[in-house]
This record gives sequence, C-alpha cells and structure tokens, in this order.
Amino acid sequence: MGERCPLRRRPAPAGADDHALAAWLAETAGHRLLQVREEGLEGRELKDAGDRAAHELLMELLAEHRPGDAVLSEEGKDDKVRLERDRVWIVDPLDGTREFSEPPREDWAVHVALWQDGDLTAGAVALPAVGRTYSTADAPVVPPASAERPRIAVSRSRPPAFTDGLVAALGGETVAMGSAGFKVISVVRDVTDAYVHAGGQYEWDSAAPVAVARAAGLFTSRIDGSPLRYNQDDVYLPDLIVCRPELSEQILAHLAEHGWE
Ligand SMILES: Nc1ncnc2c1ncn2[C@@H]1O[C@H](COP(=O)(O)O)[C@@H](OP(=O)(O)O)[C@H]1O
Ligand SMILES: [Mg+2]
Repeated sequence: MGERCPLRRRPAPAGADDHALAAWLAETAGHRLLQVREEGLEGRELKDAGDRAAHELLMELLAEHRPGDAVLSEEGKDDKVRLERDRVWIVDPLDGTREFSEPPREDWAVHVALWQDGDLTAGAVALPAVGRTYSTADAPVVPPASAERPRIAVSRSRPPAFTDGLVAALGGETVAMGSAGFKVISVVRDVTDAYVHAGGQYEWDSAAPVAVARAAGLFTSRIDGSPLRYNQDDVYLPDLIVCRPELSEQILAHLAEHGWE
C-alpha cells in the first residue's frame, strides 16, 4: 500500500529504479507543498506559489536523477522533442490547485508518471495532506467494495452533466471531490468505486493516477472505451473512466447509449 510521508524530506533512494524514483519525486514535491501551505499565503498567491515550487523542484530533481529523459509538465513549456524520445516523464506538480488553496482540504495531489516506448510504465501519486504516496513501486491492493451501491467520484467544481443519469442507472451515488489524482486514488482506496470524467483534462491530470490504477488492477479507458494514450502531440485528453473491473461493462454500455455531451 502507500507509504507514510516522513516528517523530514528523505534522500533519494540509492540506485532507485524508475518506480521508486517516481514515488520519491512525488513524495518530495508533496513535502515541499506542505511547507508552502504554511507560509501564510492565500488564494491566487498560494495557488501560484504551490504550482511554481513543486514544478521547479521536480524539474531540478529529474534533471539530476534522469538527465537524458524528456519531461512534460503542466507548469512548463511543452518541448516537442519529447515526441522523438522513448522516455518521457509526465508530471502534474500540483493537481487540485483549487483545493490546495483551501486548507485544511486534503483533496490535492502530486503526479509523476513515466511514459516509455508507447505507454505508461511507472507512476506515483502523492496525497501529501493525507500522508500517503501510492505508486507502481509497491502496487496497491484494492480492498473488496465496502458499499453495496456504487459510489461515483466526480469533480467538485465541474461535475459533468451526464453523471446524474449514470448514477441513477447504476443505482449508486455521487461523491464530489477535487483533483483527478485524488479521485482515481479514491477508487484504489475503496472510498469510491469509479471515477468518470468528460469535458476537459490534459495528459498530466491522469497519467500518473492511471499508471497506479492499472498496477492495482483497476479498469482504465477513455469514455468511449478506447485506450488512454499518452505523449501525444496534442496533450488534451478530455475524458476517462477508472473503475473496479466489474463495473466497466455497465458504465460503458450506459454511456454508449445515452452519451456524455
Ligand atoms: N473541463 C476541464 N478542462 C480542463 N481541465 C480540467 C477540466 N476539468 C478538470 N480539469 C483539470 O483536472 C484536474 C481535476 O479537476 P477537478 O478537481 O475539477 O476534478 C484539475 O487540474 P489542476 O488542478 O492541475 O489544474 C483541473 O484543471
Ligand atoms: Mg491537474
């Protein structure tokens, strides 16, 4: 399962493989974000300080530990050299920026994923305010569902309109929260059973969470059932489904019939 965040920043694990490095990077940036949250800033200033501090730290650490690799970050310029590389780190230094700026909310995350030769191969999602990091270094085990009715995680600030119909069809309930990573990990943690999103998102919002979800044995796809593809020229990746495998058929069938616009 996830690792407890230590109180003090831990040094890079010696000779770390990509999985362990992803976990350490996400945890380390999360530690930095907890410090930024203590600096007395509010609102826009806090959001900007968090985005910037986590991005700069991740860029510095990736340049130190994986100097030959390309990086795609939400907060950086998109260097298209990544399209010619076989190793690309896809990072969202602070996912759920809005919730980060509303302490003591816990629903924000740091995402670090590695794309290699066509697909995601490693990933980590740190939930700094919860004190846990979930990663492919130590694939999480999803507990059996603790609820009888499926719980569907949706965006707190922009829940897609189609989710009411989907939830009614499943006989379930919606659970609103911030951050794409926090919502994906809510499925891993058995806080919810599915996360369904459409209407807008980018590769960095889902890459690391999807890598962890796949390692945990969850179902992941685009909302039309097609595969999620990363390190594309256009990094807009507007929709996804992450769910317990036993729910995927019903969710996809409902959406195919009723649409998601
Ligand atoms: N319609 C949309 N268009 C673009 N990005 C979206 C979006 N809906 C959600 N996102 C992004 O997905 C992440 C989770 O959103 P939400 O909390 O609403 O579920 C946020 O990332 P950031 O916080 O990294 O910007 C948010 O910007
Ligand atoms: Mg994001």
